[in-house]
Amino acid sequence: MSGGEKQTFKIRRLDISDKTKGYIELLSQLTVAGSLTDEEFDQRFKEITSYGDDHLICVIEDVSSGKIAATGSVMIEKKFLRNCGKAGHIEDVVVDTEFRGKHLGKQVVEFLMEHCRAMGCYKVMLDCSLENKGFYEKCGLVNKAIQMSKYL
Ligand SMILES: CC(=O)SCCNC(=O)CCNC(=O)[C@H](O)C(C)(C)COP(=O)(O)OP(=O)(O)OC[C@H]1O[C@@H](n2cnc3c(N)ncnc32)[C@H](O)[C@@H]1OP(=O)(O)O
Repeated sequence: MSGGEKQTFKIRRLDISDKTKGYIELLSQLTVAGSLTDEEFDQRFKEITSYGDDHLICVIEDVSSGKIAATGSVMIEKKFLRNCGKAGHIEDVVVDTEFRGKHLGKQVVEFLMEHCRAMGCYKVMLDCSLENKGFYEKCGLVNKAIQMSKYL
């Protein structure tokens, strides 16, 4: 971007056309995304879309370049506990290295938490590395437990 040009960012839901805007390359900055074909992407997009508001993927687009600058997702878990309560699980938050430090990560997390609030969730949770603890604290979360996992 040339000097003086103002960056404008737009936050919205993932669109099927975002594969051509660097969405998969952005996910690769988080972990292995794999080399998805267009068919595989379209199929998974349709599957996720069929869950409606129970699975939301949000992106922030840099409007001037048309590049996806940040993303994150949330899944709504429906419980029997807490009088059939709901809980939100935030996953896959990543900001392109070019755009870090501009509060885009925080905007993504706030957007996802607002969705959880609107869906009637009583809590939002996520797993993260110790490195990112400070970031999520800035987003208003607090450390509650340890993560346990097993790769299958
Ligand atoms: C549930 C999950 O998905 S965990 C995976 C998290 N993602 C990754 O690790 C991928 C690689 N990292 C990234 O993509 C980014 O560095 C992110 C998402 C962690 C942060 O995104 P950014 O847009 O750079 O952060 P943002 O600018 O919104 O920071 C918000 C605040 O947190 C602070 N902050 C950002 N990162 C960190 C950190 N690692 N530790 C402590 N504070 C931090 C910022 O200084 C800022 O503070 P301020 O409000 O006082 O100015």
